[in-house]
Amino acid sequence: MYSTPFLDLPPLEAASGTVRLPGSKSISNRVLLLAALAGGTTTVHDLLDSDDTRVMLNALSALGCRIGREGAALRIEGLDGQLRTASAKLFLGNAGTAMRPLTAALALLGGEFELSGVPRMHERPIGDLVDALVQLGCRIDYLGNPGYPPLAIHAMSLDALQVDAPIRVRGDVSSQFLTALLLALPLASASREITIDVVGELISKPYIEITLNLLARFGVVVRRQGWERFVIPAGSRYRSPGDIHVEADASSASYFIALGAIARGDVIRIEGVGADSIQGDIRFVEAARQMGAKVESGPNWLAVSRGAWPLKAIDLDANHIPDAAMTLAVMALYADGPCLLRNIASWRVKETDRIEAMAQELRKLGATVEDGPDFIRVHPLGAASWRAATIRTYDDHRVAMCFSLAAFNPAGMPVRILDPHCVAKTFPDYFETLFSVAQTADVPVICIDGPTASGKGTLAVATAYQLGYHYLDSGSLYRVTGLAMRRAGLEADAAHEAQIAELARQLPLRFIKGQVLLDDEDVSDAIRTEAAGMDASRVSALPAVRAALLALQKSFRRLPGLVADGRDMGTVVFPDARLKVYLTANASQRAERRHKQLISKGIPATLDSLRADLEARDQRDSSRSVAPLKPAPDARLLDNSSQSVEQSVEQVLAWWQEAQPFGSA
Ligand SMILES: O=C(O)C1=C[C@@H](OP(=O)(O)O)[C@@H](O)[C@H](O)C1
Ligand SMILES: C=C(OP(=O)(O)O)C(=O)O
Repeated sequence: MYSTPFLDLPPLEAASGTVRLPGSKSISNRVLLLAALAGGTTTVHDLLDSDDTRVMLNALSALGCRIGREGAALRIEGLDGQLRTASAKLFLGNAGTAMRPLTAALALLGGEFELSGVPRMHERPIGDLVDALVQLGCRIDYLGNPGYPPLAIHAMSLDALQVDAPIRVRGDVSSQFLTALLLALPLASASREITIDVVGELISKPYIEITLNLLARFGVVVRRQGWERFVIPAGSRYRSPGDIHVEADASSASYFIALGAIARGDVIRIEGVGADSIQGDIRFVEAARQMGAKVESGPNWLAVSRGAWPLKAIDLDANHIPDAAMTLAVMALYADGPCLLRNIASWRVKETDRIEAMAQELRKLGATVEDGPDFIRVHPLGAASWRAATIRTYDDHRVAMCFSLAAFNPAGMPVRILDPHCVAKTFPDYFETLFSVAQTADVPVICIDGPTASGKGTLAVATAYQLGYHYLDSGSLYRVTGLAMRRAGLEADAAHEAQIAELARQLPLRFIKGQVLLDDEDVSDAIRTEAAGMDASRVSALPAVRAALLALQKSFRRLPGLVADGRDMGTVVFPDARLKVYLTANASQRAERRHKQLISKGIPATLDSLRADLEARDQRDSSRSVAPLKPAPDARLLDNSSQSVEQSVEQVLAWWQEAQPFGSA
């Protein structure tokens, strides 16, 4: 997951490979609530692990529900309609699938509860659901603005519920109000049939099908008359199905279906969701096909590749796929004419006003966009019209995810996504998954070269962290090779050069969270001694070893980018890097830093000898015949003798910004 302030996507060219997607949010949160309400224990497999499911799980725990792990699965002991807690304050983030269903369930279960969320949740309507519950006799107060969370739910007895007449609920703002009643009312239907009538045209109908499907899995079969009337039979009672599997999220699949349709390359194979899905968003496949995508499917997989190009324009009533349709709005940029998405008024009351947000951000890319109360029309962009843009994401996971597709533009423009962390609502590893299948010839690299103890490592790690880039500590490659050499009983001389090179070629090396792992052993300290430094310097002078390590170093250049520190990153390993920094500090400063570092680790050292060693090493490094230590001709020189780490990082980031074409947010 990226928690950086922004994530820069370089221009992407092609995509191919297989992705396994996380579980469906809509199924996960319904299953969690149903398992908690039911009698018996439910083992949930492949549950989504994200912000939305976490708030639901926390709420259920706070209500006294016992939840535990069973391997990779989650075991939930159902409450069988009996709360173990009479009062609780529940924070539900921005999860509509937690806020709405829990409101209805808790209003019926009896107890004093406060339900709140993030500020945007307090702008998302819930009045139609509260009206329906109040009609039943439930007692609910608005703690902020009438019609919106936060809510106070008061205790009442199930026997006092007025369910003789049909319960009326509006269905034209959100289908989640009807879903909430359908999930809660079986708690009150042991001895009587309960009828729910929908007032107004029901939107997002396929989500009701998910609800009915899962109700049936938990033993409650609801009769549906059109989309206007739903009847919960008398004697209905939740029973755990035992084990239940959550299919992958069909809305999340939309980004990868679109990717297959847009990007050059082989097939994108999506695993975990397919033709047998119970999620309405699987019908995004129809829209993608209409636009020209080639899609094959099996029961739980999809395989997508580019068909018609440019994509074909569409005019679509997207009411049945409100979430996935946002992806179509970005695909429209690659179409052969304007695309119209109609009947999407609900976009305005979701994570943000999505019609407004999509229109604003698409315009930043250069597109002409028309929008109205319930539609958006997006005109395609010719190769010359694309602009590099900084995309605001409005704390809306779908804005972040669908705009990543703009990085495939034919103009080769990068795209900056602000607050990439917002994808955590439903797909925390979205960008990692995208990068696992996306390809580009030009992964950005920042090189930070310089003499020993100049602070390159600290600067490079901090820069990589700020940008969400990978990090290569090339100096440690030599140090690890030196260590491996010592452990193998070899000497750093010409006689052993071939053997050491062979060792280097096969180094089982990983950098994880500031640690250097050799074959899973943390060798971070072992390679930081002065002796190991000397060995590193010696092995790095052996040409065959340098050649062996070159390929290994290049392999660190992966999306979304790399910060590499060393001595020859800009001159030899990544000569095409867009930013090269040559970092120096005077020898006495460097000796002092190294002294502090060693003393803090309990390693004895004297300033004078350190300084003498540094000077000797500088001399050896800059006079060696292969890749001597010197700034690349196009490197920026940074002397950090009198700078704090923060100042150096700021300087490097400022240079990096200068190299980027993004406009302001
Ligand atoms: O019931 C559900 O799981 C959902 C219903 C839809 O909301 P609306 O019914 O408000 O359109 C959808 O947008 C949301 O992401 C999930
Ligand atoms: C509308 C969405 O979420 P919620 O479940 O909070 O309504 C969504 O995920 O696009």
